[in-house]
Amino acid sequence: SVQQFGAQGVFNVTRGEEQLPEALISQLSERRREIVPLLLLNRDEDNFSDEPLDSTWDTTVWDKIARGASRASVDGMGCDSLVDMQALEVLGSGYTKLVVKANLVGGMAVALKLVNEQGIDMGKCLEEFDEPEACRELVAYKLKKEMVLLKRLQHPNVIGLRGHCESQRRAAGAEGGRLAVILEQGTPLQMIQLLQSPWEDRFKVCLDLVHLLHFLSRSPLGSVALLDFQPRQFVMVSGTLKLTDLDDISAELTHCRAGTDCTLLFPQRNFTVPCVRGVCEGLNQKRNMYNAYRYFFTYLLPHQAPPTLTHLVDHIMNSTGELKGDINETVQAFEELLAQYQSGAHLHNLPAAELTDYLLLRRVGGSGGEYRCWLSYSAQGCVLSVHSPREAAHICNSHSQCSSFSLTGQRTWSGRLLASFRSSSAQLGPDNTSDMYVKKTTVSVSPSL
Ligand SMILES: Nc1ncnc2c1ncn2[C@@H]1O[C@H](COP(=O)(O)OP(=O)(O)OP(=O)(O)O)[C@@H](O)[C@H]1O
Repeated sequence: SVQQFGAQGVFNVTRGEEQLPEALISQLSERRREIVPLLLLNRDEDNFSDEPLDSTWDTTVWDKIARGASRASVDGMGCDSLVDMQALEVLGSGYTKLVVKANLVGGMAVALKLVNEQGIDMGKCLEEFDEPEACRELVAYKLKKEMVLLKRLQHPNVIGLRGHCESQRRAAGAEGGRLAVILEQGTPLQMIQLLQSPWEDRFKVCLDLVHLLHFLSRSPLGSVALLDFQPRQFVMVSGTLKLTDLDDISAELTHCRAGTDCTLLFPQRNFTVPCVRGVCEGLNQKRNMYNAYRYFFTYLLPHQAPPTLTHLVDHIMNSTGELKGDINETVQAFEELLAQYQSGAHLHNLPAAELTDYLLLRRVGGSGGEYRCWLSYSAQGCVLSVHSPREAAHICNSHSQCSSFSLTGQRTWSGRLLASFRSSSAQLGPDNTSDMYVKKTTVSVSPSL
């Protein structure tokens, strides 16, 4: 761009697109072209591909997107929503994008996705062309593609699109083409933290992932593969796993002449899927499933699974790790595991007599006497999820420090009860929200009760 000196100091005046290096023009055009098929799903967009893909193209695209928005009744927020927003803080960044946290006027918390000026994508383009504005525009196409995909692939396990704000392209004296995509806010997935979470929460992440893969296997775009499948492409929103990085996905079919053309290559394993009527059958779906196995299930599922459910967990590990079943069978296996876990049927073998070792004190709570236990829901004390008082009694009996436990009616996502376990130094007192079970051998009920 040409540097000019004016009353407001130095600013950039953008050159017309035709003056940019040819290689950069062709990359811009290629990025625009990538978005076209994603927009061509509605009948009213039949003739869209005939339009020239020059710099006026954006207006047409955003028109289409805005019209899509009114139909889908999402993406309602625009630049106005970002006026006077507060408390920007970086949530994450990658090769292409920077994600910041913003509190909008009215208190709504959102995530803004922007071009990462310090990212690898931007760096490469600048190194090659030294055209900051055009490079930003080139990188912003990945954000635009992601926006279109977020609209096409709406699902509870895909991050919600709230809107977008784009500064006027190439306005005189201003840097144009700055784009902020407004998303629901999540927290980046922390694998280390997840590994230290209760099995139930780790199972939920895997269950959410399976539901997402099921949707992607038959999405409005066809069967979609996540090409860059890593935990960092996901965030958690109120305990639900959501996919947030969609710029690197493919809905393409792989054509073949024989099964040998349909090989999935992974670092440790290769798989071949059948070639059916010239197309590799289920290739995208299987690629996603094996990635789910190697990045998620192996770490999250077997460790500390309820002993009586390990046969179901083993079955899932085996069928996904060997790609034996399809995604429908995998969803079924997960649902079966969930149903068993929720029903408590797996606990029938627990000794029935254990609960009789405890005295039930209704509307009594405890304070003090906290001790820490592995995979607790609370960092201070021992809080675990249980199916019933009977299971809690079994757990209490297995902890040497435990002499009582209380149930407050608080439940986990799957409906199990949260139980707080305490040692004999706990003080008991009236509490309308809690029932206390005290080991009869240690009972010393205070006179106030
Ligand atoms: N809605 C969100 N809420 C909170 N954090 C988010 C959100 N979306 C993304 N992030 C965080 O920002 C990071 C970067 O986002 P994203 O993955 O879209 O960028 P990218 O440049 O495509 O990354 P990569 O180099 O991994 O492909 C993510 O890894 C995630 O931790």
